[in-house]
Amino acid sequence: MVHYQMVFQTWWEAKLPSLTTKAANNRKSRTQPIIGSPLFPFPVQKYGSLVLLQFGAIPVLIVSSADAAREIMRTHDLNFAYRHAFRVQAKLLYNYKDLALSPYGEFWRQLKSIFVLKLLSNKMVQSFHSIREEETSILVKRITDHIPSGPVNLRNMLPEFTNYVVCRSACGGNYTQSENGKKFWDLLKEMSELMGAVGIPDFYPWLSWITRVNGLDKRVDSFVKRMDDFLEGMIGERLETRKDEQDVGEGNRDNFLDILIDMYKAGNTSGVSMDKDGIKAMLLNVFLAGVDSTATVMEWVMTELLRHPTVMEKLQNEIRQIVKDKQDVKDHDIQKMHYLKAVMKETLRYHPPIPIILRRQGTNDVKIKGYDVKAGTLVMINNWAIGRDPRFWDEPETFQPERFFNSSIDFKGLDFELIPFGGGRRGCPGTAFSIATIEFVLANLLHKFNWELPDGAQGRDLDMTENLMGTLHREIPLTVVATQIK
Ligand code: HEM
Repeated sequence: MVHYQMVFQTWWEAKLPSLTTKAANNRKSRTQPIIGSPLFPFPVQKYGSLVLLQFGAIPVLIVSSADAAREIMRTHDLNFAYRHAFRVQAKLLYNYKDLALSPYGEFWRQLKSIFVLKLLSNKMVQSFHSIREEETSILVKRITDHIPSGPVNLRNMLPEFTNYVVCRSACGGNYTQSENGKKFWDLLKEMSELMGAVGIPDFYPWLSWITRVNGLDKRVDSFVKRMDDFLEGMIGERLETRKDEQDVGEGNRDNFLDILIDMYKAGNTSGVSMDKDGIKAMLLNVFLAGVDSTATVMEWVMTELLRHPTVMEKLQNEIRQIVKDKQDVKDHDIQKMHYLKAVMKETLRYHPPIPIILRRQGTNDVKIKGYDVKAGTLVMINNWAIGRDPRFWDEPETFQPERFFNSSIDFKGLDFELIPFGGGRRGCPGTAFSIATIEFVLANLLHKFNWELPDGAQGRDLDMTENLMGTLHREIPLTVVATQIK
């Protein structure tokens, strides 16, 4: 029986958001797992899997069970296909010209089909294998060069790696290690911080003067101008130097920017109205959604492998048996690595980088699990709690990749017990891209190096505190000792 509690609280009365959770550390002492989430510490056992809060003017429904998520993302998917955008986010993303924030409708459908069919199609993801290979070699070299000077800080290296992979796929080769690349990276980091700015006017629109007085509006406006100047320069330069589509051949573009510029130049004849702001918003979507989330998963996988040496050994054995005496792991080797795939699923279950998925209900009132939910309700799907729900997962607090053997459960958005990439119409279009990147680099890192914690520390001593800053990552960066395999 699902309990449905009406908890009316004002925004500041709610215990929100305690951005850092020490819950993971306390877990050891618990006999009964308590499911809350880093953002919403409402144990399911106490409050039920549907909790309704009132944040100022906005009713907010927190959903913490696979059953209810299924009703939202499948049964009523059309009604919940709206994304809630906070004011700062909308400003930063060209007022809904991007895919992630654009309201559900014809324009969103066009953008989604560009993402799914053109930018991130399976063919495109495969075609990026040379980027994955080259950037992985650079990362391996950086780690190798670093070995004599001591432990490696993966928090520094992994996001830089994913940024380069995303950057080359999105913009072509010029924006990685160059001066412009560095400038873009700094701008993106600043933007990620600003994306988390949720102000009182988001919940109390009549208090919109507050962000004028406290300087937030000014900071955001100045940032928007700097980012826009940068992107304008990038597009202008590409327009001058690029070859026309007929010269490279239709379908032969190797990066998102050129594909988007082709659409912009084709005008409405391509069936999509893409203007320059649309190009910029789409590019920003790719960076904001793709870089940090992908690096966060890699850091969690390495953390869990260090905490579970037998899992690490089993995975390294699998990789080394498949690769044999070849120098490098290749894309086609990955398909044979079943244990690696189980480790990926288990990590995404236990550490979803986006622990809360934001949706907004459309114009109809609906019933979820028999309870009335009013039009316009902001829905937060508590993906983190769903992945640890003891009603579905045996020993949910144990990291156990073997649970996925002989199980058809996958993270592609059809099994609502495991939704790190969301599901339904608004599900993540970057799943294949990020999985291909993570599996490839991990297989190589585990093939080429052995890994330990510094100073003889044991995996069980690792501090597992989580911190939500854009994505849910380790509070303390993971520092490791790498030893190269001869
Ligand atoms: C491990 C990596 C990633 C994770 C965990 C992740 C997770 C998610 C989640 C949970 C959503 C919301 C889905 C929903 O509402 O049902 C989402 C949406 C989205 N993701 Fe990802 N993502 C990842 C990588 C990427 C990458 C690499 C890209 C692009 C290159 C990307 C682009 C997007 C976009 C554009 C949306 C909005 C889709 C829409 O509103 O229709 N993501 N992602």
